[in-house]
Amino acid sequence: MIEDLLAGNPVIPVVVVDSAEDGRHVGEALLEGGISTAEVTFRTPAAEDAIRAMSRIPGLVVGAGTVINVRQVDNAVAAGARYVVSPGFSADIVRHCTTRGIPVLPACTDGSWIMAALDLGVRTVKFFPAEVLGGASALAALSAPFPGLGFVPTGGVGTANLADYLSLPCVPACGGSWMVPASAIRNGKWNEITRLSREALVIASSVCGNGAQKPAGLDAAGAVRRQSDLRHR
Ligand SMILES: O=C(O)C(=O)C[C@H](O)[C@H](O)COP(=O)(O)O
Repeated sequence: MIEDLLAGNPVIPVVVVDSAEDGRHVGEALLEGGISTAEVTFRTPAAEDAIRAMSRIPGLVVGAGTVINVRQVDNAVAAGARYVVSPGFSADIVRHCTTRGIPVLPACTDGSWIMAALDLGVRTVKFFPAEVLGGASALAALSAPFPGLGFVPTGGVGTANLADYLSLPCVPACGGSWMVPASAIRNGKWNEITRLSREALVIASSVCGNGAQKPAGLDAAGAVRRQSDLRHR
């Protein structure tokens, strides 16, 4: 279930790569920074190859993002993807994933889409594009009529507003590309991805609203430990 993955991963990096080799470097850099999952988007022709290469990295749980039809679901899973994320709500994709036991995170922007998702048994949705839709205050208002439903804000989330979102009780995790900047990939600055990952986990660990206890003596290493604690909850 997608909820199990999110419980252990308060930040979900959205990865756009042009080659399997770049994907492998990104996956290793994320792991080094304490992040043990990566959502590889179907935005480039390299997506499947990257998923295949990254799925071989021990300890990394690879998902597929920007999945917009059931054919991509099947291709992603065949390549090794363990979960599927969509930028919108497709009943076909949700049914396809549910009947095959594939964790799925569809995106919903308003109450109507949320009600359609609830009808299919969805318990957590992506809130995309979060900042454009009004940010954390908009999400707080939207979530009020849907107690128990989880939201994963994505789109415009970064170090400056991550805590605002994770402070909401309805937010188990946030997604975004800020830990994996295109410039870092282009220039092979893999340690920059590691640094940004650690920074994101420090912020996540400092927020208690997502169910995590604030650890004593917070630092980057503490954040990494905290995430692995969460993973084994
Ligand atoms: O590709 C998808 O499936 C999406 O739904 C969109 C991405 O998750 C966001 O575009 C990431 O947003 P940024 O963190 O602002 O770059």
